[in-house]
Amino acid sequence: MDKVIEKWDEILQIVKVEYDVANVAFNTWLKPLKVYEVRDNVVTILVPSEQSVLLDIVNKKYRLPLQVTICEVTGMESCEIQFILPENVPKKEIPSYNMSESKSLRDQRCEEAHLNPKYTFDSFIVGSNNKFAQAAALAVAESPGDTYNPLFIYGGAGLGKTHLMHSIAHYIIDNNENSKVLYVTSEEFTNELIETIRNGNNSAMSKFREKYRNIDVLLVDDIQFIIGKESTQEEFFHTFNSLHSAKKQIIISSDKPPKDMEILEERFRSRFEWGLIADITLPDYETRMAILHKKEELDGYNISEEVIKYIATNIKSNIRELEGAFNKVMASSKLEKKEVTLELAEKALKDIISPDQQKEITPEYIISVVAEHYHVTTADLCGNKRSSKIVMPRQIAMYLCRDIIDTSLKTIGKNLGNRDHTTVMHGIEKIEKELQTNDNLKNSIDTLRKKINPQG
Ligand SMILES: Nc1ncnc2c1ncn2[C@@H]1O[C@H](COP(=O)(O)OP(=O)(O)OP(=O)(O)O)[C@@H](O)[C@H]1O
Repeated sequence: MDKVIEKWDEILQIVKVEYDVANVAFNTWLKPLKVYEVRDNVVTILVPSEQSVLLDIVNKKYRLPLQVTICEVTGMESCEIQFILPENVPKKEIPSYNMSESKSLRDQRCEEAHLNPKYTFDSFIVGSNNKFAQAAALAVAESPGDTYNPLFIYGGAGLGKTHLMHSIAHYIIDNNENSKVLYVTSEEFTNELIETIRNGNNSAMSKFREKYRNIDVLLVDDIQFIIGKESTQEEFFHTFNSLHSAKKQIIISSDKPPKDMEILEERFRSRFEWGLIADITLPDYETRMAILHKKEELDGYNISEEVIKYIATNIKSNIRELEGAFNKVMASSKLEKKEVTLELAEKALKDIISPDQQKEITPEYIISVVAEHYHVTTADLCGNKRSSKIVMPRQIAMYLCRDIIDTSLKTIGKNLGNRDHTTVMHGIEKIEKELQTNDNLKNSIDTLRKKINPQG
């Protein structure tokens, strides 16, 4: 029976070939699976994830292929497959290879570098809109600090700059065992600096400098948000110089090219232009289709081409919105317990796909921007969780709905999971009070305002 364990890699490879599993799907679903035990003819397979939904997907898509292949390869007459999650296995019993892989040194480095595991070159669809940026990114990833320094990636909101930056960082971590990689948004850089300055002692400042100047690859996202922030600009300038002269790689993203960043000081403009500048523009129809197909594959869905085409035809300006529309259709199908049809998609997207495509700032939109900014879901903001990770963004969403579009307390409450208007009032007052003394919060709200209304 140990044959299953012994031949596990071969079994997976056969499933990949026989059932035509694409590389990313293989890497995502099959490769992480481990045989936990084989008893009689029951093969128990560990799905190393905290999400039971992943187990469901693997179960749905790969149970049969695995069953057939296991029998073929091992000569077992029949076998049953049982999938389990690590949480259902006593800790010490988890096979050691799984322990080390699920929290390997690599994962730890990715976590320390603040990377989203989903944003890799593998999951990045290349189209005419980002072909150059992707090639530039890969070139930098292959020889960091060498030729193109800094790499400056620019483009409109939600077009894949962050995804591409994380892909570079992942690649470097995978291929350079010892290099120290750090991704920050310019907002995080600013907040950390504010915190350091508030601590007011030299050792905190030296620590900050040491942290940013002793790394091999620094990625700073949304650099436009430091413009006009004097001390942040100054500090970033010295960080930049120090890294650049030590031939350390710098990667920067922005919504515009340096030449169009109006109040950018000349010393920055010229430095940003030292290396390579690459833009990402709007995706064409084929690229939008490919992105939706990839998402369908990664999320383990199988929906009709008609629906995919409908979404790709109607959402043109932003990939984040494209993905959002896809998620909305899937959520609505689950909620209504109905199959995904064109009719269902049209109904689910009627507020997003407006005839004139005019983007209106709505409470719903503000809530979604705040959720994304704080890496939580809109369901979290609308739900009942009371952890500070959720409560603060929820109150910020309340505050911004009131402040930017003057939404009534009642409507804000309704949009945030039917909360009472007094709860909303309390939330808004809390933020207003906090803003009087908390510079970090001020900076974050300032960034959010610009994200919600770039023209404002
Ligand atoms: N070429 C692509 N292939 C696959 N997914 C993509 C691609 N481009 C963007 N995405 C997805 O679209 C979403 C938005 O992308 P991302 O956050 O990288 O945009 P951005 O340009 O950094 O936006 P912002 O300027 O608002 O920060 C992400 O979920 C990302 O994975």
